[in-house]
Amino acid sequence: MGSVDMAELFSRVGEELRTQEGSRIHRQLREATSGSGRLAALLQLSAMAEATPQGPGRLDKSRPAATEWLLRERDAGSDQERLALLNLAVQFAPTPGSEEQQPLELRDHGQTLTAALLRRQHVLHGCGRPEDRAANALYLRQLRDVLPEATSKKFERELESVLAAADEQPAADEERPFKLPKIYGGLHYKLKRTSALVNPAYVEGKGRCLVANEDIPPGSVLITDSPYAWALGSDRWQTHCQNCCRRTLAPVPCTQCAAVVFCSAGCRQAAWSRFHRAECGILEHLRGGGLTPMALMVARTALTAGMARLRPYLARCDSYDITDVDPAAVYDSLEYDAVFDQVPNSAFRSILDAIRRGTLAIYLLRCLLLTELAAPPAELDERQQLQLAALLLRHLESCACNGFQLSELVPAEELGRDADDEPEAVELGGAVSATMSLINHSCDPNMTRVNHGRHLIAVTTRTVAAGEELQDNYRALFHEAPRAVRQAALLERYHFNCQCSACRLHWPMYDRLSAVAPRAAVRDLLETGAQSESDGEFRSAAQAFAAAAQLVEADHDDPLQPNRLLVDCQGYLTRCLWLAYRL
Ligand SMILES: C[S@@+](CC[C@H](N)C(=O)[O-])C[C@H]1O[C@@H](n2cnc3c(N)ncnc32)[C@H](O)[C@@H]1O
Repeated sequence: MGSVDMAELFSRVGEELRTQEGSRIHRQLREATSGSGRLAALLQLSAMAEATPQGPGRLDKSRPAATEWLLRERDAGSDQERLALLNLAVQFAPTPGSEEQQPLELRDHGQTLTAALLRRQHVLHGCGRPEDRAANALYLRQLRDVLPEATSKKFERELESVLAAADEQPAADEERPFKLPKIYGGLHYKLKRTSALVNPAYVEGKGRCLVANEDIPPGSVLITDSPYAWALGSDRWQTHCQNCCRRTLAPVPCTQCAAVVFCSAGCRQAAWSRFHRAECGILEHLRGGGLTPMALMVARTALTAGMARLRPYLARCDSYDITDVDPAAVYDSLEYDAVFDQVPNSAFRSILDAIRRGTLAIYLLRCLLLTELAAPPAELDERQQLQLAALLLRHLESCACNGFQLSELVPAEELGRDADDEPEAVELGGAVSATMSLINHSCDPNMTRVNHGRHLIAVTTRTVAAGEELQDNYRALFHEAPRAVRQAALLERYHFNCQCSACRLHWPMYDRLSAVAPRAAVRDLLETGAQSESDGEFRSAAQAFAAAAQLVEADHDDPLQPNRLLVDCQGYLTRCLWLAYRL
């Protein structure tokens, strides 16, 4: 239900640039040295008139639509499908505050939202899902009073245990807290949610980074960051909370639009005041036409900041002047300055990149002008609108080389595979998390990154020596892909030539690494780790694998030449950390 088909629009822009009149604009575009210059060139194209939101910006709730989903549930082939359809019924059912008014207070048997919610509890109960968590929903207590009179006895009995469980639970009208792991080495005094054992630094050719100020053992949690903005892929909007990004078994819909759900009234309120109030009326424009979660993330960055915060940055929209780190500055991912300072690599981008992101920035600007962002008294003149578009362009660029993927582990059987197979990390969306973005890449990383809901956790996977840079992996591990493939991917996506040890010294891939026999103590630790992992004790497993990695490192003659055993230990540790912190 896209209002603008972006793929179509890009090809129209391309066609126009190839015409005689377009070639003048093309030259201006090539010669422009700033984002706003490129946007000014693009705005001369007549195709740019199409980069304008069309049609309704909000997906409206309606009783007939909700009833339709409810009826379709009867023919569903599996519980999974059933729950998805019921989620849609809940989402589309009018809720208090919307035009059709107060459905939970309507006590008639045909009441759609009530029916959908009750049916949902019933299905959850029937398929043995953790319905106590589902029961922990704000509306369940209210449902007790509005049980349809004609509910069957059997259904009522089944519901009894669910309702009893609800009585045991605190009401989920507050945000479910995140159980984030403890940061190793105490908290940094100026890097928020980061360990005191790392400091920001600047390295010529790589930019800013984080450096250890003492030896840090494997398995140490160094950052538990909160993102500034985040977005789910639209295929998750029925199943995951827009605020905490966790799967919700008991969706609490937005009271205004039929597009999104939350897992509690608390999450709904938090998202409403942070970004959803402003975006609710334009979400269909942002979802439409193949816009990625990245575009939504950029829109949410601007909406979260608000015009008062953005205004001083309008004049700086084209400049990136970071050449060092300020030792006195406080660095907080929840502050807009940190997001603004993320490296956009604008100078290294191709003309095609400029056209695509520029067109998108113009479209996003026009969507945002329909929101409270630019409503009086924040009105913007033409020059300021161009600057705001350039700011959005900068964020579209910086998101592409700083944004993080959010994912969740999905049991193999839910993916239609054998129940004994390993769970798989499935992409949910993305997050803008500026402290985490200070970490550079290496094809031989010394840490891994895990998301817990929308939060991002950095944990070491081998010893990070004092003075050593903390290094993540942007999905190019030296033992998994040849150097040329890794370098090409990093250059294309993140605009740098990787200079890590594995690249400089042409380290071989896994099969050609030396295979050293583990000594008895390492063997014991690997066995203990494997046993804990199969018992589901992922944190204990991670501890054992971290200790094994440390012993292997201690046995190692040359720390710059990892062997297969060290690679294996890091691999096991990474997997267990994923399992331990994602749950
Ligand atoms: C997530 S940011 C890392 C922080 C960044 N250095 C800064 O100053 O904000 C990613 C960008 O850092 C730079 N970078 C990261 N790893 C690098 C490496 N191994 N070699 C050179 N540049 C690197 C590239 O510009 C890349 O697009």
